[in-house]
Amino acid sequence: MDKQTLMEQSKVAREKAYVPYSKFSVGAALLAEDGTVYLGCNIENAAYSMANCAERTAIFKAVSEGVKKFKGIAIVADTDKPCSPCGACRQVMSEFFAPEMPVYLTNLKGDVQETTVGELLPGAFTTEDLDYAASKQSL
Ligand SMILES: O=c1ccn([C@H]2C[C@H](O)[C@@H](CO)O2)c(=O)[nH]1
Ligand SMILES: [Zn+2]
Repeated sequence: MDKQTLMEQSKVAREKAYVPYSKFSVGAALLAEDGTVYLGCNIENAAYSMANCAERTAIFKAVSEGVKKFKGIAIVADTDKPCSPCGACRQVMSEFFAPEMPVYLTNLKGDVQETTVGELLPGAFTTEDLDYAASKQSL
């Protein structure tokens, strides 16, 4: 699948956004290694802080189906510049995406910023940070 199709799929995902509070719809389309596309939208809640972003919805859908290898993700919102993922999503992306995997940030005007999670979150906290403390624990 080419990046143009993935970006179109992110717009399809955006149509499902549940955003009665912010009215800010976001869509994500996550391409798995086997070619399957997982769509995600943001899902808000009356308890505002419970909102789940489009990116994490797509990632959690895939991982909950046993899929953890990905080739790319497209993210879209109606923003002036290509939509920038929040810090929580960058951290979750860094758990599952190779640092150099393409991330296509887009908007409805068709602007595209091609980046990677390595660029979006340099110095991410990873499982390697946990390993050091774990290695010192006695049995
Ligand atoms: O990259 C982003 C940024 C924000 N949101 C959502 C969270 C909330 O529902 C709304 C406004 O912050 O947009 C996303 O889904 N992805
Ligand atoms: Zn987010």
